Amino acid sequence: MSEPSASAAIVFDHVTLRRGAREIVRDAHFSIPTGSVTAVLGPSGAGKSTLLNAVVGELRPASGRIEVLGETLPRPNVRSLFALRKRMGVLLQGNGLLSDLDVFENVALPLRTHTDLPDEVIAELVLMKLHAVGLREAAQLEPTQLSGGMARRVALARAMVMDPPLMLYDEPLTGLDPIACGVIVDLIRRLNDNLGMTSLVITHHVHETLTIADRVLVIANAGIVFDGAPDALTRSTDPLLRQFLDGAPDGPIGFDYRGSAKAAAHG
Ligand SMILES: Nc1ncnc2c1ncn2[C@@H]1O[C@H](COP(=O)(O)OP(=O)(O)OP(=O)(O)O)[C@@H](O)[C@H]1O
Repeated sequence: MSEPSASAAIVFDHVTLRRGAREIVRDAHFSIPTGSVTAVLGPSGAGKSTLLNAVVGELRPASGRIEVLGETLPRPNVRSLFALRKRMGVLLQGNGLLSDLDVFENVALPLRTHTDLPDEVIAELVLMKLHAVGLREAAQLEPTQLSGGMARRVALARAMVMDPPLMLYDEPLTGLDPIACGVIVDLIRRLNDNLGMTSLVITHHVHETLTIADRVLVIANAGIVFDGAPDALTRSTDPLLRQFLDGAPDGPIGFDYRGSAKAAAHG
């Protein structure tokens, strides 16, 4: 396991996350280096979204310490949490585009909400971000005129229009065909590098994401069961990791819902 480092964008220092009485992730201890693309993988229900909830400050750790962009969570008040949240771009599973606004206005929304920038500066920033995702020419289209892959790219442009140092992706490939998946993973990598961001990609699309990730965390059985480079993961002979990578139905990862994640880990 990598030791948490001071130059990291995200630090989990022996963090345990609970949902009610259920322990979802136990004693997670890792850091996400600034500038990296990190994939968070794991079977359904393992706790990937729960981890994301903790990073954005929606879920307090039951124990341990979380640090995001140099700030310790939980923040002392709502104002400082909002200030931190403005420095994170989040791309959620549903694209969340507003159907009564065109592409341009959807991307402009965070700038109009959070800044007093004049219209011409907003236009420049929006068109720059649409250009970055290859959709400058689509600025005047309505969301209903977009393919699934295009809509995802517009949502991506909107998520990063405030130039966040940290981008968080929750299942960015869900519902996309293989070509659109390739476009999105390529964009995640290129935008991360060109705009100097750090990216955390939560996904169950293992093989597509490994091609662009610097490192991988695998969550299963209520813990971080792998933290390392993608090629070390694909070479692993660990039965639990193999079951996950090969999509095998039988093995150390159960698919039954357990009332207590602790029971799942020891059962
Ligand atoms: N708000 C909540 N309240 C109570 N339990 C929850 C809540 N959200 C998630 N859980 C439980 O926490 C566990 C982890 O869920 P989570 O959504 O983090 O998993 P995941 O790895 O993101 O799954 P998937 O890949 O299917 O989205 C699940 O067993 C789920 O039932």
